[in-house]
Amino acid sequence: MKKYAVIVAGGAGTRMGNVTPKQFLLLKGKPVLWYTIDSFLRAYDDMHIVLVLPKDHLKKGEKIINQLDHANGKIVMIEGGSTRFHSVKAGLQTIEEEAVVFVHDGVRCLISVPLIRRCFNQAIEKGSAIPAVAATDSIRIVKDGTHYISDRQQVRIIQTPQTFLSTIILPAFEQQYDEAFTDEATVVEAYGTPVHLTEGEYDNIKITRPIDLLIAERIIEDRSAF
Ligand SMILES: Nc1ccn([C@@H]2O[C@H](COP(=O)(O)OP(=O)(O)OP(=O)(O)O)[C@@H](O)[C@H]2O)c(=O)n1
Ligand SMILES: C[C@](O)(CO)[C@H](O)COP(=O)(O)O
Repeated sequence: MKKYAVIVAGGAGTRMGNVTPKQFLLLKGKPVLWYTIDSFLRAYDDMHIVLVLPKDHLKKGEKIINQLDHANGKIVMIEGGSTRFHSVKAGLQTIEEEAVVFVHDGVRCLISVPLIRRCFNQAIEKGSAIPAVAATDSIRIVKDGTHYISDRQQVRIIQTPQTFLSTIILPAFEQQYDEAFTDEATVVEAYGTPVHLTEGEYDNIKITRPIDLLIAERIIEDRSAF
């Protein structure tokens, strides 16, 4: 089965508070996005990558691709949209053949090869794979001016790569945008197709705030010590 990874890196990184969008910040001398793309290239030799970037940063993307020594001809770059949904949609519109499609946040740069392969295998078997981990904190719902405890055993934290057969995800993204679409699972479910969770990884963090860069740097150091 063909394999496409739509890596969305079209955001501005407002919560990071840096002029340069977080996907281009350096971790141990390499851009965040370099690590993300490298993992997908290492997962499968026949991986095609659609890299979605902010309009004003296509040059930076090109530079990163040139830093990857096994990227030859496997990556196309396109411009993102005004929301994550629109960036994903732009990426999906480049896919014209049946495939397994991974949609991954460019800023989840600690994604592991085993997780990518687990998502692929489950998508082949069940049609989708949405990585998720159990909550490790107590959870409270804040609503209508009050708050109440929720059973954390019933809570899962959702990650990417959210992985689907193209026949499932492509038609779902033809829907009208809704603010409730925070990820691909919500889009596919709204289209009427149930999605299947798979075990995620606690290391697979999304770089969102400055503290996440420190954590990621430490994990990369630990990994390279082995
Ligand atoms: N219009 C957008 C918005 C987000 N993303 C991407 O979606 C991923 C997850 O989004 P998030 O962490 O929210 O990134 P930003 O939107 O850049 O961050 P912020 O919300 O803090 O501005 C990131 O890789 C981001 O680049 C995108 O491709 N296009
Ligand atoms: C897709 C996602 O990473 C799953 O946890 C998340 O929903 C992205 O949220 P953001 O607000 O765009 O960072």
